Order: sequence, then C-alpha cells, then structure tokens
Amino acid sequence: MASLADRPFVKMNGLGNEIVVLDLRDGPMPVPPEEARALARPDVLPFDQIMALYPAAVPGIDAYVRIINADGSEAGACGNGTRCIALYEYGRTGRAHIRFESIAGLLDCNVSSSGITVDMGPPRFGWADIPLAGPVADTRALDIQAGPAEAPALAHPAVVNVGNPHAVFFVPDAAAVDLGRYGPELERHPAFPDRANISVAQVLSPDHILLKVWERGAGLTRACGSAACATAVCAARLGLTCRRVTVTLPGGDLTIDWREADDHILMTGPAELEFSGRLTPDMLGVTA
Ligand SMILES: N[C@H](CCC[C@H](N)C(=O)O)C(=O)O
Repeated sequence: MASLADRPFVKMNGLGNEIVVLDLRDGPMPVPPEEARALARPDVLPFDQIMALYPAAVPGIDAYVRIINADGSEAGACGNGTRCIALYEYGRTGRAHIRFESIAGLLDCNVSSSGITVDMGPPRFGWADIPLAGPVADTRALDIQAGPAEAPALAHPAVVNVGNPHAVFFVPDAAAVDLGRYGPELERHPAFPDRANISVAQVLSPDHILLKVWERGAGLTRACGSAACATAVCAARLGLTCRRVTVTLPGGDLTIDWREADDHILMTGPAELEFSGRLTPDMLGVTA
C-alpha cells in the first residue's frame, strides 16, 4: 500500500477532540491503518480521528470523507471532525454552505459567525442498525452492565446509530463514574459486533446534559460530536429532555436539535485550526 509520506496535513480540533485533516483529493489513496497508528503516537501527532478527503462522486458535493480512528479503524461518523473539515473548506473556498458525502450519507454543513452547523441525518434505533449481536425489542434499555454484579457501575444503556454505534448510560452523577475503567470492556462488549462508542450522561435539566465519552478506537476524548447527537436523541426518546438541548462535554458545549419535521439531527459548535505541515516517513513509522 502506498505511503502518506510527503502529504500535507492540517491539525484542527473540535472542542478539544483532536483532528487531523488529510486533503487527498489531488492524489487519492487509502490511509494505511499502520501509518495512522504510528502518526497517533503521543510524541508524534496525537489525534483522535483523521478526516481524509477524496474527490466527490457526484456534482454539488465538495468531497467524500473517510474517518479513521487513532487505532487505525474506520468510523462512519465524526461530528467534531465534520465541523473541522467544514471550516477547512470554508477557508479554502470562502463558501459557507458545504456538503460532504460519507459512508453514512450526506453531511450538509453551514459555517456562520455563531458556529458551524452539521446536519448529521436521522438516528437509527433498530437493533440491526446499531448493530447489535442479536434481536433486541427495546433499544432504549439494553440488558448489559459493567462493574460489580451486585451493584453495577453502569447498566441498561440506550443504544443508537448516528452513522456510528453508540451506547448511552444515563446516571445521576457523571463525575462519579470512572469511564476510563469501564470504557474498554464496554467498547468491546459482545453485544456490539462492530464495537461501540460509550457515553455517560447526566441530565441536568430538560434542555441540558452533562456528557463524557469513551470513543471506539480512540478512548477518552475531550469531546465527541456524534456521542452528543446520540445522547440527545436517546434522552428525548426516553422523555428525559426536550428535542433541543445543550450538551456540555469536558471540552465545551454543543447544541443539538433533533428536528421534528424530518427527524434529522442538527449539531452546532465550534472548530479550530491549529497548524499545518507535511508528513514525513518518521512520523508515519516508515523506514526510509
Ligand atoms: N470524535 C467523533 C466520533 C468518532 C467516532 C469514532 N470513535 C467511531 O469509531 O465511531 C465525533 O466527534 O463524533
């Protein structure tokens, strides 16, 4: 497989969710998983996701995007990363309305002075859509848990697919949960054949949720846009909140609006451009 050596990159973040943008439209190539893992090393260019841009297949779409986690696995959605590439494309073209295509569908973005809004599409709650290992009638409360059997630390998550799989545990006190301890086993729980992103959510009011996330293929992150979307729709589906909420993550706030008219999830928040550079063989773990 060809190497990414000598390709330009842009380092960005969405509320501290660490993003690397690789614009591969001039020379499309897959992202080698082993090079992604090498690049993500703490002393190289630590990131949570790579957003790789490819030529769009249809007119009117700015790019096709593929999302690679720090462990080299591929994801179907990345809300914070999508805001980052929307800002990147706005900087390149000056156009505020940007459209991406992804494996999970169309991502309609709008860049404005009040933030970047991404239409993440509709949630999918069916067990096979998540996916789960077998039929489950009620995906509002999956029969799994973590921690001591007699007093589980986390139990009965709501599950949803928002382009990628999420399990959301609602708890009375999110700060009291050691997600770093339970995240790894829950991410790889047998109930999730494609693994899952794991959220711990505390409902503060009908329009405000506190959230922390263990991301599939990346671990604890400062923010996770798709988890904020997943948590907002699961909370509304359970009657815990209204359909428009502020989600407060360790890195900051996102506004999520689960639109009644078409069931689409709109996520609004910031993105930040940090620096750019060029990838070297050393950064990619490639022997020259
Ligand atoms: N940080 C991303 C989520 C990445 C999800 C990825 N970890 C997966 O495997 O689904 C976000 O802001 O939505």
